[in-house]
Amino acid sequence: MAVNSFREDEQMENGEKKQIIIRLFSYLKDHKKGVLGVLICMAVTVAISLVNPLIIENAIDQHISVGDWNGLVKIGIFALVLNVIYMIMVKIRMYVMSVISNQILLKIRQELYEHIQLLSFSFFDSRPTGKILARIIGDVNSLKDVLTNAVTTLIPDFITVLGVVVIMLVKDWKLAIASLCTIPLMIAGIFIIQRTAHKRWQIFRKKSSNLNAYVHEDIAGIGVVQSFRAENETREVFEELTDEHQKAFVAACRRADMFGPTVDFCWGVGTMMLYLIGVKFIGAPAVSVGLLVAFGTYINMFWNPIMNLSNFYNQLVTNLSAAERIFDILDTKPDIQDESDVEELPEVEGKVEFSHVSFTYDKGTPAETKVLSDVNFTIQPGETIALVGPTGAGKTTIVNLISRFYDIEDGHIYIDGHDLKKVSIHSLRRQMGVMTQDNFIFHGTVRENILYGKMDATEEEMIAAAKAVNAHDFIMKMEKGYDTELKERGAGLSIGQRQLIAFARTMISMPKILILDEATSSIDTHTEILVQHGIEALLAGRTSFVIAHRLSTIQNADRIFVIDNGGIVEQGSPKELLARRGAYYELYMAQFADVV
Ligand SMILES: Nc1ncnc2c1ncn2[C@@H]1O[C@H](COP(=O)(O)OP(=O)(O)OP(=O)(O)O)[C@@H](O)[C@H]1O
Repeated sequence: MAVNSFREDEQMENGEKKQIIIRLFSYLKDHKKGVLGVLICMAVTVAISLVNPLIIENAIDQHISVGDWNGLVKIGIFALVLNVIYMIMVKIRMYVMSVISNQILLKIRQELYEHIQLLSFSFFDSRPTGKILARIIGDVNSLKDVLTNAVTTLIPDFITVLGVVVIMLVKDWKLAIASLCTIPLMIAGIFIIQRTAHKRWQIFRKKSSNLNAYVHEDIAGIGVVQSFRAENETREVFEELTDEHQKAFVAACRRADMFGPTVDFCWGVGTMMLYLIGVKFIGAPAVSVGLLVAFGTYINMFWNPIMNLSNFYNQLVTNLSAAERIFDILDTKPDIQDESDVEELPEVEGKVEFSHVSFTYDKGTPAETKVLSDVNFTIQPGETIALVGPTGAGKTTIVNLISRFYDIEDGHIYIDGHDLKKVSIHSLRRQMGVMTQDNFIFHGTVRENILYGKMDATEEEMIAAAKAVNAHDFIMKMEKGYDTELKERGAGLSIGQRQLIAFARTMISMPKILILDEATSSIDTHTEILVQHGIEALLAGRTSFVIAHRLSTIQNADRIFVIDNGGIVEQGSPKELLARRGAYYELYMAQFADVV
């Protein structure tokens, strides 16, 4: 059962903000040259923008006030050239930075994707697919502007602010202090706002994730929704979730929107103070018109980057929770991992042994409620074992443990005498063929779907595998044979056809141990016979575990294990068990009655 349903907000460790920021920006390290190029462009643009007010001051005080029109033209041309350079530099900077930030997003997304591929079943058990998608797509995307602005805003604007302060202090320290007296007020305001804004953005991201998970689940199960005419109910849930999502957004924005007015207020008061002190208290001739105009420009040049910095900070706070969620997945260790001293499992014969195996999905469950409790059995190479038993008895669990999709709590599982935990997961799963009821078909051609079982197989091997499981004939009847495009999840194919393609995929991988979770779905008699023959071909010569729902498969098994109450309650050949008239006999009779 999913621990995090679409109704539950994801639980996460609250990471240290500073650490997350450092980790996020450390991705820029791989792009040192590009970042340096951007910084050089920025340095030129900052320098030009710092010089501009001085040019204006010079034009007013040295040329316009004395009627020196030639000088004014010269200084005008100089200003024009400088500002054309400024525009070119801005364009280059924007281009390089967007390339860098896109490459970083690509890297983060790849890291995330590759890491998720390694995570254990338990990770996926506890998260709806939609929530995982939200992190790979939405959360990663939202980091783009943060990364871009970190370089184009943070450093240059910081330098601009410092430059402006120094120039102002050098030119007239009294006017400088008057203009900048509201800085402490602004710092205090922003500090208070960001604390609550971050929390609210975290909530917003969780609500987004819930909505994503629900829409994903709803679309995946649209067939069920429509056949049960549950559209109204699903719409209600959707509306409820969008409402929560929207409220969380508004709450976060309401707080985040206070950044701008706080800076605006401080900016306005600072400007007022400049003119009050400059005109009323100091006045001419100590303060010339040019100086006052230059200070007016500098004050804008100070508060503009401060506004940018506060917007950046706001953006950082907004998106920090996205980075947190990405790193949360990257830091999740797979439950099932190779120990440091594992060996490669050699080519196996197929002997499988369970020795005092106990297992539960929720660790620490008392012995009497464990899914499997002290299970023991030995299977010889080539044997076919049918697992039967009531629903929820633990049949799938047993086969999942053989593939080491989960780790057992007590006991040992051996394959050809090798303890499962002492061999590499890759070398184990390479020799196993697992066919679930799902028979997952990927979007792609029939060929690609079959070759998924062995990427380097030849055309002959592929056709031989398809023929062996009776899939070849129906594939050849398809429009483009093996090159026919299949839709996602095999939409457009019958259940039996999907099974046959999945059989061919497993057949081509030539597993030594085969696990077949047989589908219960009914298929037409002709396909049923094809599928049955396909199964027989698959089972021949391999150790096989069949979670059997078809009586015919059970009859061909070497042994049947009846699973119930956390263990094997009965085992033997089909004939022996029928003769014993125990648990299997009862199941058999119940199924037989169903079939008849
Ligand atoms: N991923 C999981 N997380 C938690 N509990 C689980 C999980 N998978 C199965 N269980 C529980 O473990 C028990 C055994 O489940 P299992 O799927 O092995 O039964 P089964 O015999 O294969 O049933 P069926 O015939 O219905 O497929 C059930 O009680 C089930 O609820």
